[in-house]
Amino acid sequence: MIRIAPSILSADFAQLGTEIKKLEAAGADMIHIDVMDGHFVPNLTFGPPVVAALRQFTALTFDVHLMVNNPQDLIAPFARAGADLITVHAETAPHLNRLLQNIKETGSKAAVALNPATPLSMVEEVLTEVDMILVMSVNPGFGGQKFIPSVLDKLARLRHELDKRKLTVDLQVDGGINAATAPQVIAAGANILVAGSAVFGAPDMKAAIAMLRNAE
Ligand SMILES: O=C(CO)[C@H](O)[C@H](O)COP(=O)(O)O
Repeated sequence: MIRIAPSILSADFAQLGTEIKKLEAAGADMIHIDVMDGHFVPNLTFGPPVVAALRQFTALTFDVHLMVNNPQDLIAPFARAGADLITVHAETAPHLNRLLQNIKETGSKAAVALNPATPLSMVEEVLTEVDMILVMSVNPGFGGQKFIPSVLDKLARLRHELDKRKLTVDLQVDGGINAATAPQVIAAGANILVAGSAVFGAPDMKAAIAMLRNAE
């Protein structure tokens, strides 16, 4: 079952509540919220007060992707703001087990993200601790970038490993997902597709979400 997580990075920031309502009506399965700190990535986006303000607009899962240095400082504030799933980057977390435990203690689901050049070995030892792995298919920081094809092999290797170990872990992919790349990432084993431009840039958001979901 493929799930679509539109990224509000591509939404109209002056109308975020309305944009989330539109995503819900268009059939989004979850709302992907890209948190950037201007350090781990060269951009700034949303803090916990924004997420708390948006919580009233939908009951859909808030999938909060922390592209920040020092994620440990932001886990509790984002959980209190209404995050249902919190993703931290392996590149930012020398004590990954502790961080995942901290996330779970808040009641949120816990996930780890890998930049395109980061090897799978960075998460090998925590596969039993996570609800989801996010494989980035662009270098994080901006929407509208070109998909990096080498990520397909990485997705396939990770899906193989999860299946071999009989682990029920979602495999999310983020960056450059569109009509051309969605069938490829699904074939490689991804089951949650994050999409910004392909959803918000489409003339019909509902059709775009359905197209991505059925892109096999
Ligand atoms: O994490 C992100 C950028 O850091 C975005 O979620 C991602 O790039 C989605 O945008 P698009 O679908 O336009 O590539």
